[in-house]
Amino acid sequence: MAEHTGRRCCLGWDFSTQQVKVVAVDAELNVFYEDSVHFDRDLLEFGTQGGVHVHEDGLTVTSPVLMWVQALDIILEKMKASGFDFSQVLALSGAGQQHGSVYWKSGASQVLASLSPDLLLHEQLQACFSISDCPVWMDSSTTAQCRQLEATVGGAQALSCLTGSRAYERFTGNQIAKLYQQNPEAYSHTERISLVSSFAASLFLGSHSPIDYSDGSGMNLLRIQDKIWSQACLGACAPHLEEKLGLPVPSCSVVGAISSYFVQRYGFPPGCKVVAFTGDNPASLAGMRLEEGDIAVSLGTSDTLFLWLQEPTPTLEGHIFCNPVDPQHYMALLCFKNGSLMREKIRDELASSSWSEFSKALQSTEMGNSGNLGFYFDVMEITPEIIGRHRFSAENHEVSAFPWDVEIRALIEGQFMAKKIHAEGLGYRVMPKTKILATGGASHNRDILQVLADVFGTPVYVTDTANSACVGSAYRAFHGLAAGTDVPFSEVVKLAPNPRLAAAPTPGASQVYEALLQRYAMLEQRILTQTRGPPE
Ligand SMILES: Nc1ncnc2c1ncn2[C@@H]1O[C@H](COP(=O)(O)OP(=O)(O)O)[C@@H](O)[C@H]1O
Ligand SMILES: O=C(CO)[C@@H](O)[C@H](O)COP(=O)(O)O
Repeated sequence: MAEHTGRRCCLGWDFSTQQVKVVAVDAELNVFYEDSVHFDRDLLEFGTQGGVHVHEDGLTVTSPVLMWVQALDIILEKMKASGFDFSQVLALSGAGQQHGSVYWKSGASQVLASLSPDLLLHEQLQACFSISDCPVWMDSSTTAQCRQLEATVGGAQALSCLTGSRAYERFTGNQIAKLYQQNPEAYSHTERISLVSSFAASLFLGSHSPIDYSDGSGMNLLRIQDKIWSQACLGACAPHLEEKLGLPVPSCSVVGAISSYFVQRYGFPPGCKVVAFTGDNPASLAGMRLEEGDIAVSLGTSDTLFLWLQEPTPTLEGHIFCNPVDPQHYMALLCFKNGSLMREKIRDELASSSWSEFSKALQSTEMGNSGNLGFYFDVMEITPEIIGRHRFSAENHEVSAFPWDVEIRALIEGQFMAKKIHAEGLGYRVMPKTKILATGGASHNRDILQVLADVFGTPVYVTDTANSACVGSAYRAFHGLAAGTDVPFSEVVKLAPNPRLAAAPTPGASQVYEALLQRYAMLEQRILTQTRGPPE
């Protein structure tokens, strides 16, 4: 018998850019089961790279919706084959890569409600989508729609005050506007638009799941203060949008019981609750049990940096989302598109495709890289909007190449200096008791975390699993079970294992990076001025 038989638990799912992952967490908050399906490796027939298709224009980026459905089938079948005891699952929740959208064709709700347990999900949902390739967060093809949306509500700052962000290309409202303008027929045949998170919840529910406030904040459509759709924004994007989105709900809502499909095919108990799914970054905030004053750095496909906020302070850079675990509060987030895939590219070019070779370069070079600085943005960056590779010598002269080990250190130092500078731009200051909580695939790399600790001058902690979005989803499922009794999230997760120290700042690091950070900020501004003219 498998070791995980008969343990009452909650499941946490993550539909992220490169894979679908799951964890099972027991009542003592121990993770006792983890699994994943990797799109590029395990679903070759979809031909994705890094989980996505980059189109010919270099701006449009999509993922096949049926790939996500099939990944869920595969992972559930793997769990069944391993003897996983689904009858003990009290509740489940999940996360999705943020901003991506799924378009359910008219009639899909009937199909969802009457699935046969004899067939896999992807066999039955083939005809349920009006768009087979979903726009995802890496898309940057909607600049025209962004400008139109900002103009409608009185400018970028006005939109930020309303929805928590100025218009961003990847934000769902702008993606919906583009779809409506370019393919009005598909739009009119769409009965429901989901985020990746609420789409995944819908599969478990057997009906359309509502969008939660926190992931809904990444659409440029939700009024983050009163938590209702902005009629002005909806109207600027597409007609009849409110009915296609449904009403948003608090992130800790129980959205229903699991559908009979899962009861009959896998043996889930009929009372198993589905707690609203949310964005992967909000779910990570829950998984890391982030506290006010801490900084979370997620090193997944994207790099993100996020903070807990009491009050929203929307600006022209970064995003404010509704907080996923406390409806009175908020979170601030910065997203960097050139994260793991950029690191992988440099690793493949210079370190024989090996993370241990990559680490050797970090170990053999000095903090501060003898003054050499680099910017590595093979795709148009979000924070800041720069493309290309730019290298500078200690004298601020642009140079065309660095030795391989200097290049690797310049990449990692540059990525973390950008995070510190832009976090400070949001008003964030490192305090004596500040700690960084790191998560995501690259947080397995101790040498990368050492650079993070040195650049920020702050200790870096990790949790036992780098899958904090999954773990956070399982914690949120427990919270959803208890929330009827108004228990705060912190109470529900108080037994969870504490994060452990992974890297402490090297003595002398602050002095080295103080001057370098100023140069990095100055050079970033120089590149921006060269590419788009002086600031207004
Ligand atoms: N030892 C390592 N050092 C650096 N990066 C790593 C290491 N192991 C995995 N990664 C990176 O982690 C990334 C995947 O992170 P993950 O958080 O699982 O992504 P996502 O949730 O977006 O699918 C990979 O693209 C890979 O580059
Ligand atoms: O666009 C954002 C956040 O605004 C990204 O962080 C996506 O949410 C993708 O997440 P990962 O798959 O990289 O975790």
